[in-house]
Amino acid sequence: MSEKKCIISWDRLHRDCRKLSQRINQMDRKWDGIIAITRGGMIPAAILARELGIRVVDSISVRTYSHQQIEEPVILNDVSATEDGENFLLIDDLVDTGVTAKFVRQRLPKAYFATVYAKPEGRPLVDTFIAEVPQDTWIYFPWDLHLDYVKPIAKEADE
Ligand SMILES: O=P(O)(O)OC[C@H]1O[C@H](OP(=O)(O)OP(=O)(O)O)[C@H](O)[C@@H]1O
Ligand SMILES: Nc1nc2[nH]cnc2c(=O)[nH]1
Ligand SMILES: [Mg+2]
Repeated sequence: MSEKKCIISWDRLHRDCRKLSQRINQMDRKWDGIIAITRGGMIPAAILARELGIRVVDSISVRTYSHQQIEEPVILNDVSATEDGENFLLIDDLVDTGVTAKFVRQRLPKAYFATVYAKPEGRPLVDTFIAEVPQDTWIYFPWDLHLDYVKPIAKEADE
């Protein structure tokens, strides 16, 4: 389990997904649809679909982690909108070791693969991403979190 944390708020996630949309829009390509890698890719894919005006949204369900422990990736539900991913955007929230990315790329070799965040090990496996996060840091997404009380920094401060 990573010790360092990178906390992503809804606001930041939305901003970074818009940045990703902007970059993809500038490619001036015609996309036949978006494929989200569930579950993490679903919210980024929804934001990209809205920004880019893409209405065909499919998913591939892959599980690689269980309680922050990496396992052998398994397809739980396959994509149906495309055979090889040609002219499709493939979206995930992040790439870490690259195990999921490598596995999904074998299934959809022609897709354009974009993630919002990337750690150094997985970075070479994506076509584009928005922000790099250190390898020893665990990214917490807004759907993993809730607002809570924090103690004041100074011991004497009122609580
Ligand atoms: O580069 P890797 O080391 O393979 O890690 C990246 C993958 O891990 C997380 O998914 P996870 O398997 O936890 O499933 P989830 O999306 O359903 O949360 C994340 O959403 C990526 O898909
Ligand atoms: N939420 C989350 N899932 C992951 N799967 C692999 N690495 C990560 C990470 O840093 N955060
Ligand atoms: Mg995932």
